[in-house]
Amino acid sequence: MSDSDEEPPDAVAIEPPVPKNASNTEWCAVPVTLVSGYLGAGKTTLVNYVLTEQHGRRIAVIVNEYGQDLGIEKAMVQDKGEALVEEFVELGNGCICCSVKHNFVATLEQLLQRRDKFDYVLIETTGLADPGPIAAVLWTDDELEAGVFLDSIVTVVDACNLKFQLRERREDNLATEAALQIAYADTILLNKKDLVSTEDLAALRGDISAINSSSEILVTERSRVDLAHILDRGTYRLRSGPPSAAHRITPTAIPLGEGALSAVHDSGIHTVSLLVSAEVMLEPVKCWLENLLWESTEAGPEVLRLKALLCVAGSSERHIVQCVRDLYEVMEAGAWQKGEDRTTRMVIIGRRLDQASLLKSFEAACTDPKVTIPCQRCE
Ligand SMILES: Nc1nc2c(ncn2[C@@H]2O[C@H](COP(=O)(O)OP(=O)(O)OP(=O)(O)O)[C@@H](O)[C@H]2O)c(=O)[nH]1
Repeated sequence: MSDSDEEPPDAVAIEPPVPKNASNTEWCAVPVTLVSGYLGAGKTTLVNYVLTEQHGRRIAVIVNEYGQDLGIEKAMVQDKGEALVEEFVELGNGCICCSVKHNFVATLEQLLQRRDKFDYVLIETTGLADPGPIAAVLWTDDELEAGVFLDSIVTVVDACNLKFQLRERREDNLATEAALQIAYADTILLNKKDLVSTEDLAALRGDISAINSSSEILVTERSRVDLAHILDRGTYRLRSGPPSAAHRITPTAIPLGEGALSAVHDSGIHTVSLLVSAEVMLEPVKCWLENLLWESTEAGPEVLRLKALLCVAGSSERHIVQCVRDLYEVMEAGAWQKGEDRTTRMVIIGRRLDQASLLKSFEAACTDPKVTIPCQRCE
């Protein structure tokens, strides 16, 4: 449960979707909740939570993979409960905001062909996506309009890192993605409350309200929230046009230039992918990670976000690695299936990342039992 002290705005009841006609071939438009939020804030955690809760909805999820299509995002979304996840469709061509017209629309249309399998859609954008253009497409695409409608935009915010993310100013003086994501939100989950003090939470509420004073702010841990705040809000059924960030960002909070709503990313942030076919050893992986995350220099790589699916030597379990800045965790994620591709896959998002040297050091450290890696934890 969240510990919001604010009254939620009135939710608009939407009838559960039913076929329009007796032959079950035409369907009512399906609601879409856009899940936005900066790198590592807790978006996938929220999606997984929704999938495992009882809400009577059959949910389809669209996730957006970073960089090349490695299947990591897909592996992170787990349907453990009663809720059905009929399809995962990944957009293989970078962020949604950069490929809105083609991949995003095609993906939704493809999903709508299996309309009988689901009655709600969650779209999880990447941590660097500006949700504005995606929301606009849900309005303006004639073909899509009949099949889906935007229900609301939920932005997950990392209480531990928000201050830092908002402080980052773009060289071109536009609002940062973190600010835009807050600006567009109807509902904001101020997540990871376990990592900050009550005083910090209060200050963060102030920072968020300075950007978007009209959103509902819910303080959460592991993105756990009463789903009445997330599903079937009907927010945009009450509005006459697409959402706009501009009216929500107060002029003094974040400087906005002419192109504030265009999909341009923070300069210097980029993504590298590492693929390793040999099995890896878990302890050396942890040491390699700790060196990368904790021993960084100003000239060296700076990791904002790292995710990996590991094939660990001697284990039948898939292992997932999650890092947000200097925090990381490694989790078992179910047994490998027969015939499943066991390539170890890693995606790193950050600055000054050199793919070739990262791959070389990872392979040397984590796949060769003869190599010993000096790290503080092992010494
Ligand atoms: N301590 C703590 N960790 C959390 C909380 N919520 C999520 N996490 C962890 O934060 C990490 C990132 O969570 P994700 O849900 O993958 O974040 P995301 O926004 O989907 O990340 P990207 O897709 O990279 O943008 C994972 O290791 C989560 O287990 C929380 O409330 N408290």
